[in-house]
Amino acid sequence: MNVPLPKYVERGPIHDVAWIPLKFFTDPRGWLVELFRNDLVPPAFHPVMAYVSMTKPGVARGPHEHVDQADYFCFTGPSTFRVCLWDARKTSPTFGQKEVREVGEGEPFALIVPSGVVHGYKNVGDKDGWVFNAANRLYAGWLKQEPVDEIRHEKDPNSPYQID
Ligand SMILES: Cc1cn([C@H]2C[C@H](O)[C@@H](COP(=O)(O)OP(=O)(O)O[C@H]3O[C@H](C)C(=O)[C@H](O)[C@H]3O)O2)c(=O)[nH]c1=O
Repeated sequence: MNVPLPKYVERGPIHDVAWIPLKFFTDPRGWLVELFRNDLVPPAFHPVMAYVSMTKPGVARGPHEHVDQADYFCFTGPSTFRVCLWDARKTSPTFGQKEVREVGEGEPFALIVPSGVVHGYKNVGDKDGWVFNAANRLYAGWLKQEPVDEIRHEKDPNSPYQID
């Protein structure tokens, strides 16, 4: 990454993957958590769109990879997600490495996933789980008129990328 990041931002094992701890500010009214800040995320990963998805308990999404897009996931709960990452970039210093981490409720983190890093997650909790994503490319391009930048490994039964 081309900007210095604070020490509390946790880097990979996978090159250019970053985990940003999210802090909940709780008071009698409830809580507030910052999801994204320009000063914490290198400009190449600044988002152009955002969405939130709900995944049922025991269900996985992915593994996918993007050719050009980077994802900026936030796991804030509800529920806990097991996140699996594989470095599929042949020119990367960490090509072939895998990382698995459980985040979400009780362990809230944002996660930068660069293009070429295969990623997927499973709701390993017992309730409907939410994941926020702020990607640095528009899904299906401007006004959804372009092909989706996504290689969907979950459709390949012989894929080396399996979410356990
Ligand atoms: C991502 C996206 C999807 N959609 C529509 C397309 C489908 O009709 C529906 C579900 O999308 P999809 O099947 O692509 O979602 P997943 O395969 O579960 O992918 C999700 O989980 C994996 C792990 C990820 O990395 C994706 O970013 C994340 O969205 O929402 C949109 O309209 N806009 C969007 O930005």
